[in-house]
Amino acid sequence: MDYIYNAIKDANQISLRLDVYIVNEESRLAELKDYAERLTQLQDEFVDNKDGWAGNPVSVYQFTKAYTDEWDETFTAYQENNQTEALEDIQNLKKAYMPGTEDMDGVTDGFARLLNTYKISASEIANGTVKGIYTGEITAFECNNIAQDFHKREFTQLALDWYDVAIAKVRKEASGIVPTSCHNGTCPVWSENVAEVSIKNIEASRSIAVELLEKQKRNFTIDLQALADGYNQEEELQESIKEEIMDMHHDGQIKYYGRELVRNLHTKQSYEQLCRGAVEDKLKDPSLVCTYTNNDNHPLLVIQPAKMEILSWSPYIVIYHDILSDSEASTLQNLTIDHLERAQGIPSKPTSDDEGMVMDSRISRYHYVEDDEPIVVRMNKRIEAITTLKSVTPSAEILQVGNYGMGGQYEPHFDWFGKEQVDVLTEYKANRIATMLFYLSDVQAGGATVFPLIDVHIPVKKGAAAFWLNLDDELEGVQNTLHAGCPVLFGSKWIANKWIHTYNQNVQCFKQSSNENNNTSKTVE
Ligand SMILES: O=C(O)CCC(=O)C(=O)O
Ligand SMILES: [Fe+2]
Repeated sequence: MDYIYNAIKDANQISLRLDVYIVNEESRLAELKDYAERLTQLQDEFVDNKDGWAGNPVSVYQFTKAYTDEWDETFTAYQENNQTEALEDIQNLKKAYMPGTEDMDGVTDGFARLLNTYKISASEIANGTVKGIYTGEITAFECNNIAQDFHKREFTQLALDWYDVAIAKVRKEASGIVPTSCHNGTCPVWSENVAEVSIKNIEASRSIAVELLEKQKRNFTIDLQALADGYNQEEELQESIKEEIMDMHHDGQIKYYGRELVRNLHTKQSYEQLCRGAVEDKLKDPSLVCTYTNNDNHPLLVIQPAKMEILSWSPYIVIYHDILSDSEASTLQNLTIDHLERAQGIPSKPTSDDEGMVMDSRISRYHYVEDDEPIVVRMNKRIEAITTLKSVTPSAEILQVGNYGMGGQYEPHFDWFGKEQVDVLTEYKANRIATMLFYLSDVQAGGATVFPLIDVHIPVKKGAAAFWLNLDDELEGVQNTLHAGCPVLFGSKWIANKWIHTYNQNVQCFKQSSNENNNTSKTVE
């Protein structure tokens, strides 16, 4: 999905080359056509003037010439100009830069994720809007394609919804109501018969999907157990999620089974609810305020103190507003855009050669920027000024810049390492005491960072940074720091992560100074 921004440039190259290929191919064929016409003409002359023609030396010459030299010339030229290489080039370009089948699967999954998370109905999209943003009405044919793709990926309930919309659309289009997007384009004109045949075909696929859904329902307990086994959390949480879902199943409250069930369980309902921003603003703790901090007159903060919004005291979560300028955000994007790689997650029980693995739960691309890059030098100084924590290696990890495209997300996870991970993965056996998450872009919709266990919701705001403590006083990981990056509905989300470690840090000094800030900071009106 995020490949799309680069792919658009290459797509233009490919379509230009394809145009040239077609023009050449048409002229190659035109020459063959001229020759074929000449043969027909000779044949006609022969039929019209049978005996005279055969005795006419000029005709005999023409006939013989046409089937010998002219034949050879025409076919040699036709075969020589065959453009096999040009076609191969175009196909290689496509292979190198354009989406492949696995991307189509990824797009289908991302699309399903958006529809489920943001509760967007099939008919809403089919009629051309998503959350009030115009996306263009789509045809019955396209609705059926979407249904088929969801079906293939076993998003069965979604497939059913889309088959229904496709059938309704065929009826509409057959009665002469074509989508607005079709007025100038090429869209199907349905005769009643064609419409009936199409509806029958769609209904046939639909009934296969109905059977699949029944089968998925029967497999419910097995899916649930498999999910619980793979769940990367404390035993207690697994059990509670399982029980909650089991009750919902018995009460007939579950709409999605199979892959959709697994996803909905895994992300837990509160995550998605928070993503929708549907959680009522809880009665806020009156001590949670907006303040400025200059961190005890730190030289970098005297003239421009950091604008700080406290979201939670325990775990400690704050937002620093306007901590990066637009040009700094662009610099980080420009430094990484050509090097982004698909993000990897780290398994909960890693082995020493586990570098990480591509996971469905983390759909984004990322690249690291070294500590000696001037912009990072500035950022690290700023982080240290604000938090008192050292932000260069080996007290912290190097800056990770990440990008999420449509449907891109990072499902609930902890930034701190579990015991087994600390031992295997970190050089100094140090854990991530704090996270500073910079937002390098705005997004039109979606993409918020959420803490589902404590109902904290941080919208993506260019130039701001979220900062939180991952460990408690005993340097143990805090469960309530479970957090997620919601799926991006519209736009492209850019972030930068600075993970600060316990190694060579005066943690107590940090704690003290954040408490002093709390006492001395002034409230912003
Ligand atoms: O994208 C987000 O909002 C969260 C990212 C995150 O949690 C991470 O990269 O560890
Ligand atoms: Fe995270």
